[in-house]
Amino acid sequence: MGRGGRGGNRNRGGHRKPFGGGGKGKNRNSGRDTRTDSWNEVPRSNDFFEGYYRSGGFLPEDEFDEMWATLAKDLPNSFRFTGTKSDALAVREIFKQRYIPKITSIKFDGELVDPPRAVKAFPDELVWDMTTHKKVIRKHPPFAEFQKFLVAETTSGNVSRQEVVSMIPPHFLDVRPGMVVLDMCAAPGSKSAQLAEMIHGDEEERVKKAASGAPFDSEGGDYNDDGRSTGLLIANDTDYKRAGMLVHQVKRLNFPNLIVTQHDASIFPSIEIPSTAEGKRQYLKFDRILADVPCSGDGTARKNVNVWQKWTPKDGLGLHNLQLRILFRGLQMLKKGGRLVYSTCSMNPVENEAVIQAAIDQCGGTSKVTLVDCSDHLPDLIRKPGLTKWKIFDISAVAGEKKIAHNFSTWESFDKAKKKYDEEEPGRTFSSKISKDMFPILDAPEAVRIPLERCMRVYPHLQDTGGFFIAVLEKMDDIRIAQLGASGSTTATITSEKIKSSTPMDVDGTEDNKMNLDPVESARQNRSPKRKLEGAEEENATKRVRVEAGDSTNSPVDAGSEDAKPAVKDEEEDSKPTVNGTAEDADAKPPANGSVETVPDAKAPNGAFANETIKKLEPSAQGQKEYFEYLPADDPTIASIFDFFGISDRFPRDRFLVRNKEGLLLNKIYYTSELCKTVIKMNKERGMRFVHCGVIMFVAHKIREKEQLKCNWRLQDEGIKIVAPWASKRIVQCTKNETLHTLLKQFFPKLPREEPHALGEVGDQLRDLEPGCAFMNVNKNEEEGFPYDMVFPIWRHPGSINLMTDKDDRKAFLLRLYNESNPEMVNHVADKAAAKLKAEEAATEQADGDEDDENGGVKLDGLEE
Ligand SMILES: C[S@@+](CC[C@H](N)C(=O)[O-])C[C@H]1O[C@@H](n2cnc3c(N)ncnc32)[C@H](O)[C@@H]1O
Repeated sequence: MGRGGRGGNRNRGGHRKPFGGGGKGKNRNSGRDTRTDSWNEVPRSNDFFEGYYRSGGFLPEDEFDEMWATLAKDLPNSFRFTGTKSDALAVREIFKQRYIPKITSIKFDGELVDPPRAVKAFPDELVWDMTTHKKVIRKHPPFAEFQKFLVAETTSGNVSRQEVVSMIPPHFLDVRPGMVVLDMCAAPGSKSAQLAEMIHGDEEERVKKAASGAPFDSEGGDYNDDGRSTGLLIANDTDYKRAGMLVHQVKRLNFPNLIVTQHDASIFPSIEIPSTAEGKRQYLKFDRILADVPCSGDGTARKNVNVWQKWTPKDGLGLHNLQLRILFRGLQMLKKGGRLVYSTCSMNPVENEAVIQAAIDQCGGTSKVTLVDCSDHLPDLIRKPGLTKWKIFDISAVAGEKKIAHNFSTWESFDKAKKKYDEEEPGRTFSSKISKDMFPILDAPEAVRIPLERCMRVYPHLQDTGGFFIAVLEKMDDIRIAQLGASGSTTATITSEKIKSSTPMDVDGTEDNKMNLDPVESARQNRSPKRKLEGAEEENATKRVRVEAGDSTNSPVDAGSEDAKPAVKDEEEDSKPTVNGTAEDADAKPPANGSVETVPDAKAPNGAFANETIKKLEPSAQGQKEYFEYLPADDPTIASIFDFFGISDRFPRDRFLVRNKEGLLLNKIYYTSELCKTVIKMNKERGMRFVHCGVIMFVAHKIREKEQLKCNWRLQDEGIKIVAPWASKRIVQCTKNETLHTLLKQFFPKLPREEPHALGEVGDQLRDLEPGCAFMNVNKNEEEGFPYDMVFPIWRHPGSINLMTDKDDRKAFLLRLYNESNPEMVNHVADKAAAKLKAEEAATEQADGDEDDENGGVKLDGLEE
């Protein structure tokens, strides 16, 4: 159970302020809280928004005041140290030792600012927040160094600037290395990054052990693939543009066990995997699923001005059905015994407890799907239990007249009230989205009661965060889910009775009972009547998405006249308003300050589609097709690269792919895990939209002396860590702090064969090496200022050497390891080196005749990629 009741006075700001105020909070400790007037011009008040939450029985009244006051304040800044454990801990230490003391002494407006604080709810001090406003950090000169550090580490992927509450759901998924995980609604990808880290686990350590031949307990971890993670993360988002953001975010992780797809999660296609020994087709089931669904986002009011301006109950009501269908699909694809976390950044029960209740109920109750009691997990996270009772809020309207807010406790009270209004005031419109399954089941016998109190509600005042909802579900048994209402959510009231009477559909992913979106495959399968039925269901589901999404973003609600007062009615069984008086007009009282909320014509709630977006999802507008062509295991180029670097035969040769239609070895070679390969190969022609997979491992080196090279493929920063433990040739050690410093600051420093050089031990080792790429290892050595193991690709040219590390990463290293005061100088040095090389290349091309490559020109390695 949650930690209800303990959150009373946890708000560090602890500040109550009238609505519409500026949101500047009281100082945390005695420091200066610089949360500023970022969007003070927008009043942080909305009568309907407040009216619903105040009257909905969410919190005791005085605690509600505290919660609401916190919601009107700016959100603290927060960030997370990411990546492998050793990198993340090392960067965290640098932050603690170098930047915290400096920040603690900074004054703003004559007062010391609040120091950053490790957020207690999360382990290992990897999550931090600070009340100093982003703008102040960006613009106030004393913060300049810290700002540089944050930017550099964010760019290089060691820091994720993520809201604290958004970090919670992955922690409840209990992901372990080797697991197969789906993130159904993943963009922009901050939670996918967390999940990917969890699937990696301590992979670096495992691989080192496996590669070195050191003994290890294969029972104690993911050792089936020589220590490499055998797990898989599929990160999905339906929106093409947002899927692009997702790719950008996860690319930095260099995670070969990750696939990004672009599908509507509510009809996510079944993924084919190799058939059973008996020849029966099989479909992938997931150990863990995250359904961080599109929601109204009213828990984000501290950072999202739209919430105050545009909140309407229509958002939550319009999204409930899509959320439910996404959750259903997730439960279908979950393994028996698997875990699914459902989350939203909304506080509205219609998007939260109501969805969970409906899903469990319609799956056949708690013997099929159960809510996990997580009270022992993340004990420092202050939370409240899920609601077991709630009201459905709606605003009815008559064109040109005042709007009325209604609270309905039961479906019957809604039904009755609506009929009454239909008779007495036929022009008054209610939301067409309200359905029976949105209401709490109030009278269930204890044996079959769904323990909704096990859901978790994180309110803003509990630990100075945004609002969030999390539910952890476990699949106890295979489930049968009936077809959802076929005509869209208007009639999609799904009851247990309906389920029982409808045709059961076993969706266990076996050959006879799967969902399949591949048009070719479907056509083949639709020859059998049963498959036809399922195919039709898929089609309907797709249509429904379009209809509903369009509806939900274009709620035709009349705003009423500006000076009319809103009324709130609590519509009980007998339709008598009990809270706000008896006569609608005369007695109903406004929830708060009495102004009228103007409901916009069209808006897209947080993460939900707008009509425009739907259009973008039509196949013709998907953008260009991405290609993933695996190379044969005996590819001669791969063989020559392996030979050049002495890569062990234990490193798989059949997991390399190229990204062009013809499968040609042009420019880049990507590496993926075995399971990614299986999934991509078996499903890319089945209509699945794969948008990203693979880590760049080798890149063709465009360089003049190509002819003299044994191997013109170079190692790449992205993939070097994966292959390094398996290499035995062309390895140099950098052991001196100053040598690394020089190599990071300079591009192409001279390394003549005979004359003296200034490149220390690395120059000595590389001097006699034939041209081409090499590994440069830097082992952890605190005394030398190397806080963790590093490995860089380095190129031996005939007369110089060069780290094959791009400008941004060099800057990040210079700041991180050397506290370089002006890492930007790298840009200047890089530009100069680029210009020089370009001039040399141009001269050579003129002499040799123009040489073209597939990039349409010569690339300046190490500078551009
Ligand atoms: C709350 S956001 C997800 C945030 C994300 N989990 C993260 O942590 O970065 C919801 C996402 O759902 C996506 N979405 C909306 N409808 C969807 C659908 N039917 N299927 C899959 N994704 C959907 C939106 O594009 C949006 O990116």
